[in-house]
Amino acid sequence: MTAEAKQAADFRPRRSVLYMPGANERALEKAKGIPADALILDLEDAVAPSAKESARERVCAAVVEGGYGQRELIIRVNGRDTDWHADDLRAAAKAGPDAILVPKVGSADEVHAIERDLVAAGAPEHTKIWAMVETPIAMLHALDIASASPRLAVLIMGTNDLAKELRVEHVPGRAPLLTGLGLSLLAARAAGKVIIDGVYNNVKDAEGFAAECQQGRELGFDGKTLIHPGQVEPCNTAFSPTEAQLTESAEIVKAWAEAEAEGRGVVTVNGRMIENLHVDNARRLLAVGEAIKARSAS
Ligand SMILES: CC(C)(COP(=O)(O)OP(=O)(O)OC[C@H]1O[C@@H](n2cnc3c(N)ncnc32)[C@H](O)[C@@H]1OP(=O)(O)O)[C@@H](O)C(=O)NCCC(=O)NCCSC(=O)C[C@H](O)C(=O)O
Ligand SMILES: [Mg+2]
Repeated sequence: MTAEAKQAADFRPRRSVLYMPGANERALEKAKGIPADALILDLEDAVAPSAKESARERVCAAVVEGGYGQRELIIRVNGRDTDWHADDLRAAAKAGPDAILVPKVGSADEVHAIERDLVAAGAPEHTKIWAMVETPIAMLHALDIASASPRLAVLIMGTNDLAKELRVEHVPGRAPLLTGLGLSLLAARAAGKVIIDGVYNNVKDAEGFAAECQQGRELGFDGKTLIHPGQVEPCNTAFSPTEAQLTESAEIVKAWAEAEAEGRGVVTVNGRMIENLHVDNARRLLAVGEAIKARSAS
């Protein structure tokens, strides 16, 4: 992989990851014009049992046909404990999306089994595994799951299932879910993986949604999963570095280069102490900003 390709892969924007019901042909078409970074074409919760087979065909055909531009395409298959899973996985592997998302992954062994099944189904190498972490056992095995395979690229929080399993309520600030969110984040970062926050169910509550995006960003998530096109733009804004952050990051990198040239290991910018670690973070923010700019220009 060239240095440019590695940089593009490392900083690929995944701010907004929109679920779309796989049975909804109109939504699949509409998504070609929605500015989401990634689209999850869903065969699981958003599809009624009677529509599972037709949704599978429709989603796989949409992936093969393409037309989604830079948007990453992910197929969410039904869980491993369902009768649809094996057929979903085989069909999705053949369609070759950017990733296959598997619900309710609870152990490293499951990741290994998914990987074996993908290889057996002839999935192309570019098709990664994304895992939903949404059960108490997944929270407790999060590091094993995140580090099970280099093919596993992204963890997705399933906060509805997690809330159900924990028997907790959805409340502003998400206090009952913070332990699970934190464990999953720690695991993803320790394993060097991307992690995306769960969905906000009330599509009419813009204020509550904005607050939850801000919380997700502050906690360290790379982006948020979404259920409605109206959530995409505010989410992109929430998970993009601000102009002020980019300006300050550039100042930090410049001040650091000057300090290094003078043999100093510490410097201040806007009154704050800057050390090597702050410079690393400033460089990361600038790279994220560049990747977003490149995405907007394409
Ligand atoms: C939530 C919805 C059911 C709301 O639907 P509706 O009231 O019909 O929305 P609108 O009338 O405002 O829709 C306006 C237009 O936008 C299109 N649309 C709506 N949603 C999507 C979408 N997700 N992707 C693409 N396009 C979408 C409509 O078709 C309208 O188009 P037009 O007719 O041309 O005007 C609905 O938004 C919806 O179904 N959302 C997705 C639900 C879903 O995927 N759920 C499963 C994933 S969430 C999950 O599983 C969580 C996780 O596992 C966990 O445990 O937490
Ligand atoms: Mg779920």
